[in-house]
Formats: sequence, structure tokens, C-alpha cells
Amino acid sequence: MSDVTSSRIQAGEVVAPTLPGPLAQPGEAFFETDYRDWIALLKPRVLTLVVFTGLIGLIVAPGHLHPVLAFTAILCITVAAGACGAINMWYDRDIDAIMHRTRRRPIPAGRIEPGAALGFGVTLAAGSVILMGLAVNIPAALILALSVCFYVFVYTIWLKRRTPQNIVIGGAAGAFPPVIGWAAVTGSVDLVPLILFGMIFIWTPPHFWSLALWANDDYRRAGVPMLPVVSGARETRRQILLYTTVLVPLTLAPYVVGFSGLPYGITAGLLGLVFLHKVYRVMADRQDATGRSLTGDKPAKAAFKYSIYYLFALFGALAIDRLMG
Ligand code: HEM
Ligand SMILES: CC(C)=CCC/C(C)=C/CC/C(C)=C/COP(=O)(O)OP(=O)(O)O
Repeated sequence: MSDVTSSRIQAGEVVAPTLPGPLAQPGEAFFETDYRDWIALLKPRVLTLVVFTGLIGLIVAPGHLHPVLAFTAILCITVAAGACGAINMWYDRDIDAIMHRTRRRPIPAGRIEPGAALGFGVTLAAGSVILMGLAVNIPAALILALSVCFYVFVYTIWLKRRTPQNIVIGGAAGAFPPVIGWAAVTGSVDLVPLILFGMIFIWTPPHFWSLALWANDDYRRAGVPMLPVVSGARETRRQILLYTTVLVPLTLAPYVVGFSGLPYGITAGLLGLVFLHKVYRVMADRQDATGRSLTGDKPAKAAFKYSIYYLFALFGALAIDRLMG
């Protein structure tokens, strides 16, 4: 990527995209869009877990919601979270063009015009909040709007390029879905959805930093102050261990407060022990004097992958426990 692009990267600065996109070939039609590009803007793979946790919040909430309204609520969470992805890709198009992991995305690759992506994201976000408010209830719509604002303004625009605590604070956006699912059924929020929020909130740093340990060069090149870039690999490993150590007892809280039965408690404990073991292996990874992995960050890659299965399994176990109990 050209120096021109990288020298423009400053906290919160939005710049015009480099035209044509890095992957556009000479003579190739620019903005040759396909429906898959619009889907890619929604970050569909990440959405799976966001939507799953929202669905579990809805399933475990006390009360009944008509299936059509339940479907509408999940649809609104899905579309709003996807819209956040599109707005994030619009704002981050300069750094996405620099990072290997993201440079093939539709905007930096020149397949979608930035303004169109922004319009798409804003329309979907507003539409899903309005639909949630009209069809389901106002509290669920307000929390949905709050999570969109958190992801777009707090995480993407304010914190991502300013502080290594970006994902700790901004990551709260991704912790809202079970609260929204719960509120869709009950019209309110109480202790249990707050515990579920806390679980995802504390899970996010080990999830992301175990990836950032090996995606480090991308972030450094793009000037994004992720923890391994700013504080090094050793400190990042320490923070991963710290958050995971807090997370595992927290996941027992649904059992401790009497919301779930022992099967969930045991499952959460076992899943947590495996997570701690994976994180221990990240700590014990062979390193050079600077803390850089000598094994190609194999343990960190394994911990990242496990973090995703872990959250699926944890929320799945909670729902099964409630439905069987
Ligand atoms: C600010 C907080 C977070 C950051 C910075 C973050 C970042 C990332 C990154 C960079 C990836 C790599 C793959 C990709 O580019 O798609 C990823 C994967 C993933 N994340 Fe996160 N994440 C965060 C929070 C969450 C939350 C809250 C969830 C859901 C509850 C989640 C679910 C996933 C899933 C399911 C994947 C795997 C996607 C795949 O299979 O490619 N993430 N995350
Ligand atoms: C409305 C609602 C329920 C919102 C949910 C928000 C949401 C999708 C949270 C997940 C967080 C996430 C994928 C961050 C990616 O960071 P990044 O965007 O910096 O990643 P990148 O480097 O891949 O662009």
C-alpha cells in the first residue's frame, strides 16, 4: 500500500478512498458490484455468534413472544448488527486497504462505492431500530439503537484508533444482543441479561487479543493502537489470562443466582477450564526476548478459535438447561 495512504492515518480521520481499489485491474470496470459484496459488508461470519447470543437471550427470557414477533426481533438484531459492519467498513476503508486481512473487502477492493456502503448501513440500521420499536417493543428498540451507537460512535469512530482499550470499552456493543433478546420478550432488563452482557463483555478481550497477537503486523502497518502493538506480546498474553480468569467464574453466575441448573453450571465450568488451559498454553508459548512467538503463534490461534466455539457452547448450554429444567 502506498505511503500516501499510510501517512494519512490519524486518529478518527476519514479520508477519501484511494481510487481505483488495490485489486482493480487496469481497464476493469470500477464498482462492478455483485450481491455478495453487499452481504460481505454485513460481516456475516461474525454475525452468526452475535445473532446466536441474541436468540439465546430471547429463548431464556421468562414469558412468551409470538413466533412472528420473535422472528422479527432476531431479524432486527441481525440487520442492525450487519449494518454496523457496513458503517464500520465505510469509516475504516483507509485502514482496511492497508491490512492484508481486510484489503479484499468490497470498498478497498473498489467493488462498492463508499457513499453507497454508508447509505446502505444507515438505512438498514435505522430501519431495523424502527421496525423493532413498531413491531416488538420500545425498550428493545432503544437498546438496539444504543448498541448501534456504541459500535459506530464509541468503538469505530472514537476509540479504535486512539487507545488499546478500544475493544474493552467499545466491545460492549457486541455484548448487547442477549439483553435485546431478553427485552424483546419482557419489555425490561434485569439481573440475568446483565450477567449475560457481562459474560460477552469480559469474553471479548481474550477473544480479540488472541487474534491480535498474530494479526499484529497488520495493525501496526495501519497505525491502529491494538494492545500487542502498543504494549507488546508479553503484556497482551498477561491481559488475556487476566480477563479469562475473571470470565470463568462469571459464567457460573447464572447457576449461582438460581437461574440455571447444575448441568449448565458443570458445562460452564468445564468449558471454562478448557479455555484457561488454552490461555495457559498461550502464556507458555516459546518466545524470543521481545515476547514474540517462536511457534508462529500456534497457541494463540488455537485460543482464538476456541473462544468462538466456547461462547456458542456456553450460550447453547444455558438455553438447553433452561428448556430441559
Ligand atoms: C470489539 C470487539 C471485537 C473485535 C475487535 C473482534 C474482532 C474480530 C476479528 C478481527 C475477527 C477475524 C475474522 C474477521 O475478520 O471476520 C473476528 C472473528 C470473529 N468474531 Fe470477533 N471481534 C469482536 C467481538 C466479537 C463479538 C462480540 C462476537 C460475537 C458475540 C464476535 C464473534 C466473532 C466470530 C464468530 C468470529 C469468526 C468469524 C469467522 O469465522 O471468520 N466477535 N473477530
Ligand atoms: C446492533 C448490534 C447488536 C451490534 C453488534 C455489534 C457487533 C457486530 C459487534 C461485534 C464486534 C466486532 C465484530 C468487532 C470487529 O471489530 P472491527 O470492526 O474493528 O473489525 P475489522 O478489523 O474486521 O474491521
